[in-house]
Amino acid sequence: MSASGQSANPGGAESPARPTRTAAVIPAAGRGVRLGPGAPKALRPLSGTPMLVHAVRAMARSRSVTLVVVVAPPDGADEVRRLLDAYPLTGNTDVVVVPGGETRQESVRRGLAAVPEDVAIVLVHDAARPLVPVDTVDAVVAAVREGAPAVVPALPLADTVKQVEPRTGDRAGEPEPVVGTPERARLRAVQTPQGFDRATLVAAHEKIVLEGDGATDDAGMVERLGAEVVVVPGHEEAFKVTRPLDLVLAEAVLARRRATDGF
Ligand SMILES: Nc1ccn([C@@H]2O[C@H](COP(=O)(O)OP(=O)(O)OP(=O)(O)O)[C@@H](O)[C@H]2O)c(=O)n1
Ligand SMILES: C[C@](O)(CO)[C@H](O)COP(=O)(O)O
Repeated sequence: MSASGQSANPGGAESPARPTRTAAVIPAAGRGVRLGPGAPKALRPLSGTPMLVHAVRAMARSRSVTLVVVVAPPDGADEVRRLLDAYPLTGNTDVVVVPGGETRQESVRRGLAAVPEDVAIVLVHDAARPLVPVDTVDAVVAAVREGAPAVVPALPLADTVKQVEPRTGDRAGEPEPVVGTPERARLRAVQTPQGFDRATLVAAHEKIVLEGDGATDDAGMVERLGAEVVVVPGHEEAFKVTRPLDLVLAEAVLARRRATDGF
């Protein structure tokens, strides 16, 4: 992997009139508290290979993506650089590493600042979603290329969702009153990579920082900008490794891929 951030293929796989150089920002600076004690989540092995390496490969597998910006833990950029150097990519995708921040939002903002000006399309992809199939990545990129300023892959929900009034303070731990049941058919569980027209994503992050606000996903910031966000079909294998059981599922998916696809 080159540390230059410059690509031999600046236009990506195709050369349409509209500029489409595409980069992926991978926030990987989280601690993984919900996964339990151990190394930072992105560095934990899945089938012997760090989760982050799976995520970088998932982005590089898309022919559109010519640059990956990995956002490392704040004090861990050198270690992450060395780790990635030990797993060179086979194609022409460059990988740069920058230090992250205290929140996912801040980490993405720092990664975005490292994306060169000539990049027109930016994907933001959690290191914690290492198994996203390339077809999902390509579908997101295609929708941005076709003109959508913000695109999210998402799936319908399997569970009914209740809105509750959370208990806090002295009442924490008591049963929570239900205040509503949103119509499930209109809900979607949102995944990554989320894809953006670069200028829209930059403006969304600037606005949210100025307003001192926060959001749990990047498309949510674009919504607050008033720009259109659209959904394309997500994939079950793009699930987020969050809790210990997710590691079991990830290992099972990889074992099945090895048996059926040979990788
Ligand atoms: N300060 C942070 C926090 C999160 N992330 C990244 O954002 C993605 C999604 O976050 P999540 O799954 O919630 O990861 P963690 O914050 O590590 O998990 P937890 O909340 O359990 O600690 C992950 O790839 C994570 O590394 C990041 O780059 N910088
Ligand atoms: C971006 C995200 O993965 C979309 O589902 C999600 O919002 C990240 O949330 P987390 O609480 O940081 O895991």
